[in-house]
Amino acid sequence: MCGIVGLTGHQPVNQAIYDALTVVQHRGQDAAGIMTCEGDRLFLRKSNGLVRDVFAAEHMLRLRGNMGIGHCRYPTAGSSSSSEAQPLYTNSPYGIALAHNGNLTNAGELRELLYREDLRHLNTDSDSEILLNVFAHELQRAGKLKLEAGDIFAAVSAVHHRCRGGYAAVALITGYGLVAFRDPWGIRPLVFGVRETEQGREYMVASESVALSALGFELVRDVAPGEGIIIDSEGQLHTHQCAEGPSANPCLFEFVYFARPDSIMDDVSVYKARLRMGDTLAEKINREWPDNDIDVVIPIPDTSRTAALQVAFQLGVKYREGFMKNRYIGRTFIMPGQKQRKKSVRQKLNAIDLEFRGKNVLLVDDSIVRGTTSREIIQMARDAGAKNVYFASAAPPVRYPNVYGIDMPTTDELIAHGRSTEEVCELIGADRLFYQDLPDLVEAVRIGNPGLKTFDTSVFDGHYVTGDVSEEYLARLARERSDAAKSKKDNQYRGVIDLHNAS
Ligand SMILES: O=P(O)(O)OC[C@H]1O[C@H](OP(=O)(O)OP(=O)(O)O)[C@H](O)[C@@H]1O
Ligand SMILES: NC(=O)CC[C@H](N)C(=O)O
Ligand SMILES: [Mg+2]
Repeated sequence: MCGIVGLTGHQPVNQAIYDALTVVQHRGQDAAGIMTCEGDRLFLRKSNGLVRDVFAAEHMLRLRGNMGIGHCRYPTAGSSSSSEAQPLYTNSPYGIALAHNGNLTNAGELRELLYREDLRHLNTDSDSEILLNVFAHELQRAGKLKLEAGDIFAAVSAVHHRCRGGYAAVALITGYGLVAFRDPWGIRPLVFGVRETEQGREYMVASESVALSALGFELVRDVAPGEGIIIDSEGQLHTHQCAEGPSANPCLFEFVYFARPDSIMDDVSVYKARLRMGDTLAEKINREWPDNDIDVVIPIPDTSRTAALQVAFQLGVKYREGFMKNRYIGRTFIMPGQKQRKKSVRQKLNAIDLEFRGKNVLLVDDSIVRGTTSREIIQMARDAGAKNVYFASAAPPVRYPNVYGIDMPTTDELIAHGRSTEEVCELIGADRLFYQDLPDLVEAVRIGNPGLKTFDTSVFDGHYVTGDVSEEYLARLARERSDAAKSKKDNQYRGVIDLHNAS
């Protein structure tokens, strides 16, 4: 679930983009990159690692210009090679750089067409390189030396015609400006904001509003599903609906886990949505187990804290931070391999025994996906002396793969796939397990913006809003994205020819 940012200002943007990337770091920990533009030159630095590790002072100095884009990556396609870190670049036409959050579901077909009909070369297996080249090819059709906003919007419309899946993108076109667009289903989030300075107005586009507020930008609004926005080199904003029949289907998992609680997405406060998830989860526990013997509610840091607080409040029991989180370990779910994920849970969380000893504890997490965290944590609670360990998930059972930008490609790895709540409860070693009901989760988010009618609920109910996800596609995805296939690919691409990239 990568993080993307784009900025145009009246002074160098390198530091501001860096700062914004640190704010969306929770969306992707594998690689980071910044591309800036000064005149007709683009400057790039990207590599594997966290934002703080990728950019040294000498790299920052070379990232010149008042306009730029940035990306932090959590791979969902291709390999983890640094050559697939973003932004990606193509020289023709004009010189274009692009950063993408999401995943294309028709990447295979587009790859073939780009090669056979559009005569474009792809140097990686990244679907984002495909998106970039489709956009570039459609811009080329304008056949103009001097682009106008209408030409760019026409290219974005053509991207919508050709591409399927989830995509929120920011791009730079040398000599023209910054472009951003969002898929017509509105699956992936994208917002833009403005900051007034003495030299004039500055614009910023980002995956999450928290990046805007951290940099002193005021949130203007979400980029609408299917909409394109341009900030030209004169600093003028142009917006246009580029899709026919767009609809909003924001990814529910953003609200459950991915987004930071202090973000506003599609006009919904993620924080408030998580509080409401806690309310309905507590209602369910009270309904199913009115005479429960829960002594204490303990969250599994970090993400579940907001919902857990409300569960405790509604159940009328104590809320205690029984697990301490090592602040230097990132998110485990978005780590690339199961071995690393498993090891990191114990490195990341440690129990405070006195909160567990002799007690009936209710552990609350935002979700149970592979069951890596819950299994380890329940054992840790028992080791710390808990009498009974109950578990509650603020999300319903995750039973289906994600194809729109979350690396959950196979049903095999999902602990709840084909299993009842009782079976999952036994597998994770809990004494009792409660899952949020899907209608309650939808409502917890929707109350924030009643205008939202539908959501991407695919991981919970197997319904894919783009309507193109076949059994065959899912089988191929599972083969290509297994841990073994990924590590084979990573080795194969280690030495790939890359753009000149300051090291
Ligand atoms: O069932 P699993 O496959 O373990 O996945 C679910 C867990 O992973 C996430 O935590 P993560 O450590 O990524 O991040 P957090 O610190 O934001 O909670 C999520 O919050 C759950 O705790
Ligand atoms: N999580 C994402 O948004 C991934 C973007 C893109 N599909 C990649 O793998 O780089
Ligand atoms: Mg967690």
